Amino acid sequence: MSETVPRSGTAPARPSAGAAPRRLLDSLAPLLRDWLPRQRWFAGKGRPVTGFAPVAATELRPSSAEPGLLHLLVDARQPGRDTDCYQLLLGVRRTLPAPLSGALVGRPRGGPLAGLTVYEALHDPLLADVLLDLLRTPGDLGPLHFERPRGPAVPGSLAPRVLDVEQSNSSLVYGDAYIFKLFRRVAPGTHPELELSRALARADCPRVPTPVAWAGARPDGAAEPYVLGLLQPFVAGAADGWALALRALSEGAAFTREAAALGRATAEVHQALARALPTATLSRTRTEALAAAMTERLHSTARAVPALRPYAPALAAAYTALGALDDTRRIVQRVHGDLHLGQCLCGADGAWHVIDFEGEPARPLAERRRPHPTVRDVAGMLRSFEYAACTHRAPAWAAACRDAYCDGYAEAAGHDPRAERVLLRAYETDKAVYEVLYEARHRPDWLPVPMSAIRRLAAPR
Ligand SMILES: Nc1ncnc2c1ncn2[C@@H]1O[C@H](COP(=O)(O)OP(=O)(O)O)[C@@H](O)[C@H]1O
Ligand SMILES: O=P(O)(O)O[C@H]1O[C@H](CO)[C@@H](O[C@H]2O[C@H](CO)[C@@H](O)[C@H](O)[C@H]2O)[C@H](O)[C@H]1O
Repeated sequence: MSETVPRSGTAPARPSAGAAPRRLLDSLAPLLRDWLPRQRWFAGKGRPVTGFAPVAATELRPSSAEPGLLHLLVDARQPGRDTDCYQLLLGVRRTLPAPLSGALVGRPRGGPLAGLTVYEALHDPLLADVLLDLLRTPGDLGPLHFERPRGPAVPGSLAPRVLDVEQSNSSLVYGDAYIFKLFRRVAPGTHPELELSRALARADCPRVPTPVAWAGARPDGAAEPYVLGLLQPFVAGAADGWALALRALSEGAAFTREAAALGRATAEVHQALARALPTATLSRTRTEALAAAMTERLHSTARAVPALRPYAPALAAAYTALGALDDTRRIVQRVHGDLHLGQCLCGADGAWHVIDFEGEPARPLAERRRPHPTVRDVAGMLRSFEYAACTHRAPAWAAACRDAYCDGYAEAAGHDPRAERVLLRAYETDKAVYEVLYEARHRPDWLPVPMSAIRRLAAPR
């Protein structure tokens, strides 16, 4: 466990050594037990939190300041689940101003924070400003680390606002110029979002916003540093592909022009990733391992979601076919890993940008960093067109978008993903299975959406 030390550089707020982390967490635990599971980004929904352990605690502004700012990395224990480490940024005030009432975490009854009000710091413009200043100034702060690559300076005092969207993490927009993404469930190791967006910048890929600063931590005893968040340019005036697709559907309009452009953008990102990072061939061993991993995910999901069980044997056929592929000329490379319409932003100039390279958030970092055939991302997008169409019962709309997307991809990549029939079917099935679990955990009302794909994919052919 680390205490804070003075930060090198010109830190705006000089932190003091805080209360002992264990005592701090003990006083917060009764509040967190209730508050944490209610957060959209909480990964262990449906199971109680039975205990907390501090990983790191850093007082970025002392609790005696009005407001104080506390950074916590906390292990949350839940029965039947591996321990998850969450990142919390907590404000501390004597009284909470009315505009911040929705950010309340609670009022500790005892310990070092007794009598004070604890709340989500991201909602407090004063504390969001402190965070921006830390990101603008490279240096260490106790276990925390702030880094900025060479490049133009990031201006300070930009008006902050918390992004109010469904997301797996939390994001703060600064003056419509930058966006800071604070990862919520964190783990030691290279983070694919930082790794891939920096690699794409090196490969001169204009499709992906380049990180301008990031935060990390190396708690005592950690084998590797944790990546905690990254600041990148905000694509102002952009609409995401999901919103645009739903709008087209509600207006009875086609979306094939946009789908083809998205296909071209995906291919460009893949080409840049292949330039920037190592590629390999899809050996027989890899193919078999891939099929085995997909099969395992199918069975574990079927155990967790009973609605999937009747379809499991028919779905498994897609993985058997994958395991039997014996052409080893295929390439594997780093891919986006969780590509869907919501990850594609159409800027004011009409150009598509791709964001959120963190992969499927529920999977371990090492697994998310594995190379795959590019068809994996294509399958994700194909599923997304079907998702959108499902909300309007418009299967023909989905089919037209899926074809246009593959046409666009083929035009830019020089090879048609539809030619990889076995791979594409396996990845699409795997994605639909992932979505079944995702929806069962996060949005049970949406479960029928991936289930309709499950029925299609399991149908005899
Ligand atoms: N660079 C950006 N420019 C504009 N909006 C962005 C940018 N990055 C993210 N967003 C917005 O923030 C939302 C959440 O970002 P995302 O990276 O998908 O977070 P999460 O992984 O938590 O779901 C996106 O849906 C998009 O609306
Ligand atoms: O939070 P992330 O954007 O990283 O991704 C997770 O949440 C997504 C939903 O917000 C989820 O995507 C699924 O729903 C989308 C519509 O809301 C749809 O376009 C996608 O095709 C579908 O997979 C994603 O799977 C999950 O990882």
